[in-house]
Amino acid sequence: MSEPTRVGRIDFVNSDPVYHGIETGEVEADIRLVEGFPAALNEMLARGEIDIAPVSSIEYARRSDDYYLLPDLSVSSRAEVGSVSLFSSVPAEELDGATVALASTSATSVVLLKILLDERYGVSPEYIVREPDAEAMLAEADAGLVIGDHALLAERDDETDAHVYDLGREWREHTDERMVYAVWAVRNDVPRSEALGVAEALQESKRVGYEAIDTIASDLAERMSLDPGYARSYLGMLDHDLTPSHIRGLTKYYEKAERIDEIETVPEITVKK
Ligand SMILES: C=C(O[C@@H]1C=C(C(=O)O)C=C[C@H]1O)C(=O)O
Repeated sequence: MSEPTRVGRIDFVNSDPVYHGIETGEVEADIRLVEGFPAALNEMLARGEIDIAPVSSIEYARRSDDYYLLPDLSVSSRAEVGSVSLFSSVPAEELDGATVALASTSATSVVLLKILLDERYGVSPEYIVREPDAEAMLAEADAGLVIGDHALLAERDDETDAHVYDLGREWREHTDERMVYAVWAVRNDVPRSEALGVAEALQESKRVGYEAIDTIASDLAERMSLDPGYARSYLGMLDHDLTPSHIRGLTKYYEKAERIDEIETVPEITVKK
């Protein structure tokens, strides 16, 4: 018998809808889920420790010769995202020469922030990388970027008068496009039929997840002590598709990332069905 495919699972609630059917057992798949924060999954896929993973979309641009993408899967937002947040003790316009802490868990949002601070706010701070703890970041730096559950919890607990910037909303206002934070990548050496079997299971799992979205929201509200209405609206800000409009937003992001030298070239986006 062959070994189950090793599939990454972002350890944030932003991915609950995609894995719901698999995790409840409603969808069967010959896979082993490996959980991690995005930056860790990026590394694990590159090192061959897992076969398929939701990687930071910037990571795909950096390794597009070695990877291809699974269809109809992403972590994206149309505008406001709720969980990619810059907490800043001063307005963003005043961050020139200031110190900005970047969460070690992130890759896409780090580059997104650099693009926005450069193009939208015209500032160039010093960047440092830190554990994803907004309070500790603000104690050491002028601003801090956190993502995922750490951002949701930081907003829930925030009692400071920090300026909070939602980077999904900032991106929408800046470009009029969606933001694609993560895509499901496969290493080229993984057999195509195996990857497509996993893609089908994930898509079915996502379909089941969206049918159960109210249940997922109430579980989330309970687990993270969030207001139930907010938990539901948070899940509604996210989407997990990869349509031509997502590809257009992603391409715009890559063009801007290339302009600030975060990637060498804008990659061809290869989705295999
Ligand atoms: C929407 C989010 O997008 C995330 C941000 C990522 C990044 O910055 O590299 C990667 C995957 C996503 O989990 C979030 O963190 O909530």
